[in-house]
Amino acid sequence: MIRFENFCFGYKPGALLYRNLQLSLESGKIYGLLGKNGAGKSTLLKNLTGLLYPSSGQVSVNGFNPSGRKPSFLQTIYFIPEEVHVPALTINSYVALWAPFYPGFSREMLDNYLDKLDVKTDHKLNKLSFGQQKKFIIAFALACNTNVLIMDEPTNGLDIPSKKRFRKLISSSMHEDRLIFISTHQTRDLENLIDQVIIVDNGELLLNAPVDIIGQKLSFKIVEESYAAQAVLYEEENMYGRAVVTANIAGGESRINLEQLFNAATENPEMVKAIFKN
Ligand SMILES: Nc1ncnc2c1ncn2[C@@H]1O[C@H](COP(=O)(O)OP(=O)(O)OP(=O)(O)O)[C@@H](O)[C@H]1O
Repeated sequence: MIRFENFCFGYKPGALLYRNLQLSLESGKIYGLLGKNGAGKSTLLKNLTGLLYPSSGQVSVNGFNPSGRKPSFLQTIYFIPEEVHVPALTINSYVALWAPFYPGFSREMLDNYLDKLDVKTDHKLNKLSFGQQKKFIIAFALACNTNVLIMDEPTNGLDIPSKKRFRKLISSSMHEDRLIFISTHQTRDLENLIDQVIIVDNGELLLNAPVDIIGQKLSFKIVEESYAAQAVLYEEENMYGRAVVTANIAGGESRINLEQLFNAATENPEMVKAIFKN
């Protein structure tokens, strides 16, 4: 449903951020996109929505070339940028203006999501707090029922109960024809939500793997101080002791820690790539 083929992109001629990226994302899955600041996450998402165009190569979403920005394409995709801007309109006026662009929009679903996310509905949108505005846009995006939903840092500005409700809403709104792509630094907000992890660094794909495969290939464990049995991809001292990430040679499925996975992939990219090569 989303394909990048030999995708190259640069903001300036001669300085490519992405070089020959190959990436395929399928419906029925929630993907988590991780990367350091400036790694190119937002750039990738904007290329999916036709807000930026590839320097060379192809991007295809739902069979469309996003750069055409055709209405028939735009009605199949919803993009929530990191910074949301809402007009001085009531919810009813906003719906009257924007919902007609999305044939699958459901007012009943919107009201249900607004209720679940605890968004005040009796104010003009620009009078809501930043977190409330963000929650309104999340509720609206879900109610549009597009089969591709792309979110850049959706949990920024959400309070702790809202983050939990956000996770619940996203998983309950998932179905086999929908693809959700979430970019974030808030790895805890993605835990138990995503099906597949994508890590980008220096315009390159470091990892693209389903969480169950990651748990089979890598081991996340607490070890003795003297542990030296295996090469360690990442380690940290935390409240439980010496936490390490290693190749999983014991078999079984390890419970993954996204933050430690990200650190392992960015600190030891070659070793992680070698483990996931096959
Ligand atoms: N409009 C622009 N013009 C020129 N360079 C840009 C532009 N937007 C982003 N960049 C550069 O492209 C690189 C990738 O930026 P991008 O915003 O995609 O990163 P990101 O991974 O989303 O970062 P963050 O986690 O900080 O949001 C950065 O080096 C950034 O400075």
